[in-house]
Amino acid sequence: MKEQLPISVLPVPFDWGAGRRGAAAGPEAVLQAGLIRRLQKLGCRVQLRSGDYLPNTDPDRRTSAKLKHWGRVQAMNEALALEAAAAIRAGMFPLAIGGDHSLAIGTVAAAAKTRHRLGVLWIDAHGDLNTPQTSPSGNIHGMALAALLGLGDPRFTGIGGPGAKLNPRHIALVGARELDAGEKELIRELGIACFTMHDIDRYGMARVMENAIRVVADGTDGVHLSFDIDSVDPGEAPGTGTPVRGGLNYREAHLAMEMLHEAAIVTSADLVEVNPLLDNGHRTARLAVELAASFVGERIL
Ligand SMILES: NC(=[NH2+])NCCC[C@H](N)C(=O)O
Ligand SMILES: [Mn+2]
Ligand SMILES: [Mn+2]
Repeated sequence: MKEQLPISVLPVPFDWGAGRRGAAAGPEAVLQAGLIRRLQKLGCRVQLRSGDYLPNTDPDRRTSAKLKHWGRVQAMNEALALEAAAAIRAGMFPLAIGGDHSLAIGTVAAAAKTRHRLGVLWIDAHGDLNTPQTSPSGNIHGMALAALLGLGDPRFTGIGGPGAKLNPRHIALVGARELDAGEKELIRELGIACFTMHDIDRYGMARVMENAIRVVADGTDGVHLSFDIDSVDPGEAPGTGTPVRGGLNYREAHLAMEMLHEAAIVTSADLVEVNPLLDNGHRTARLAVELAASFVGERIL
């Protein structure tokens, strides 16, 4: 985190951007695993926002094959963007707890309102760079980063105002190991820095994170961390909707968080895709809390 700003924890009990249900129970599981007390113990001032800023999207049935449940996803993100922007205006650090990854459309749009050259570090097994045209699933959580680049449907590129919120030069992906054809094309075309699992195997997490931090911090006026728990290997983090083998090991994930703490560049963050229905006990929710602790400065010695 950049300075020791008070943290506004924004629970987002929502999973209509994903292909399977359950991530909506993620915030409750992460809170039950002791998130708030862990952060407080580390000296953070923490305010837990109740979920009542989110509209009840249950009656909203607007959907289409290429943008599944778009009505609900849009309504959630509009409300979340307002709430995150209010937290930023109040001098707080917004930490959104998901919920599926579509919520980053709202949080990043909010951060980009005050930080006009926002860097984004997207730690994820996936690129989330599909458009409705390239998506193999129609699930909007796989389109979040593309929408923030101004690509895809105006219902989502227009959250928090029309057009692109990010410059592709200020984005780094870390942990990628399952990219769809259209995503690969986009990464090449836009020159997005993508540090894959292959790079992590080859150069080590420390070197990869040094480079990723440079990409998101150089020439920017703030950095948003969007951490998808499926970046971590399913052996450690089984409770997630789209697990992919061959992910970050326990120490690599912690090292990333520790290095971000040291770099002191991050100004807003998401922790997403914890799905307690798929978890092995409370393993994944507990891991999420531990990683958050490393991010705010917990250290071994
Ligand atoms: N945030 C996530 N877990 N995204 C998974 C996306 C999977 C796949 N690429 C899709 O577009 O459907
Ligand atoms: Mn994701
Ligand atoms: Mn993912």
